[in-house]
Amino acid sequence: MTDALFPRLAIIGIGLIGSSIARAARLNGLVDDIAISDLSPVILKRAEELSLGDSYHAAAGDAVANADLVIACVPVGAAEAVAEAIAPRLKPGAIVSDVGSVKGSVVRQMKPHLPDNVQFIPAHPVAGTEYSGPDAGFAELFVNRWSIVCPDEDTEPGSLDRLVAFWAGMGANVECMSAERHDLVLAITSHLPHLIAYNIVGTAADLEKVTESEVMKFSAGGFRDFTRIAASDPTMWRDVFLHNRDAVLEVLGRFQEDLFALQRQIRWGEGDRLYDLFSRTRAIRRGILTLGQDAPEADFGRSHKAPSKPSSE
Ligand SMILES: NC(=O)C1=CN([C@@H]2O[C@H](COP(=O)(O)OP(=O)(O)OC[C@H]3O[C@@H](n4cnc5c(N)ncnc54)[C@H](O)[C@@H]3O)[C@@H](O)[C@H]2O)C=CC1
Ligand SMILES: O=C(O)C(=O)Cc1ccc(O)cc1
Repeated sequence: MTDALFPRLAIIGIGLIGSSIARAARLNGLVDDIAISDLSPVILKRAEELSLGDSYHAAAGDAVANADLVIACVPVGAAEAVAEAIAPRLKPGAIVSDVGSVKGSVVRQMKPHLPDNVQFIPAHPVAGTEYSGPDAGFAELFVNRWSIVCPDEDTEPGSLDRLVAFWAGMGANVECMSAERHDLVLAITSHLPHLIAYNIVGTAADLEKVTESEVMKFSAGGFRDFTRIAASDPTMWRDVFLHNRDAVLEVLGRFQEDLFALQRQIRWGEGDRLYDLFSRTRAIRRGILTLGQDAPEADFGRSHKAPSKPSSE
């Protein structure tokens, strides 16, 4: 017998998030044994060099055999491939979860492939950095950050409690909501800000020709925060936008309307209206800081030091 919450954990995809879970689950005594799989032989070998797990498997199916908790930590566009690969080898009673930044699409991709004798409960730690790969992960990534868990009508309360305890055991604050609600909330709080960052850095890069490199040279202010976000993993973010298309287009439409309003206010010298908006947004920022879920610097999330060995950037 063991005291661990989940005796055997299988992690499919050992990048930033997968490796952070491996480190945090071990550090906090939540698991006894960690089986790791990754599509990339280079990444799998690196995970072994870093001693992130107890066994390493080229085939995801081999990693999940006998696992009590399986977490897919892959780009959301790879969720279906993972479900197909693991489905025949899952242990009856196992909990299958994920960490994808989009939830509705992951449910649609994975759930139909999984047998009825496992519990599929998607999750999303709202914690990360602009870096990727197993060198970039760290055990404290989830401490005092939100992790959103998305149960549905098939979720057994006991299984939900164990998954919530797992995230809480890694230091996260856990909230449950539907996959649909998750996708709308994250579209405005995370996906749209990333899209804006990608766009503004792209626009600035184009303007370099006009400004003779002065945009990049003087990028110490707000623009610098955007460049951090815009350095995020291209595969991951391509998948986020393709898989949360409807919610992102919905909030993007609202954003464009508000931007047009600002354009008019500047054109017509409506300083009072600009001042009102900027006062409201300042109060929102101060409210976020009071909630204690953000770093005091002016970025969208948390800066973290570059990994000593960039892996999949
Ligand atoms: N990077 C971040 O800040 C955050 C990312 N997420 C989500 O976590 C997931 C993983 O993101 P990261 O760890 O940042 O990415 P990453 O790029 O660091 O790691 C992903 C790993 O998955 C592997 N992989 C890809 N397809 C696979 C497949 N079919 N089978 C097995 N392995 C496969 C890749 O080789 C790579 O090692 C994504 O769904 C992302 O949306 C969630 C919260 C924060
Ligand atoms: O690095 C940042 O600022 C982030 O916003 C990290 C992040 C990226 C994707 C997520 O789904 C959650 C968190």
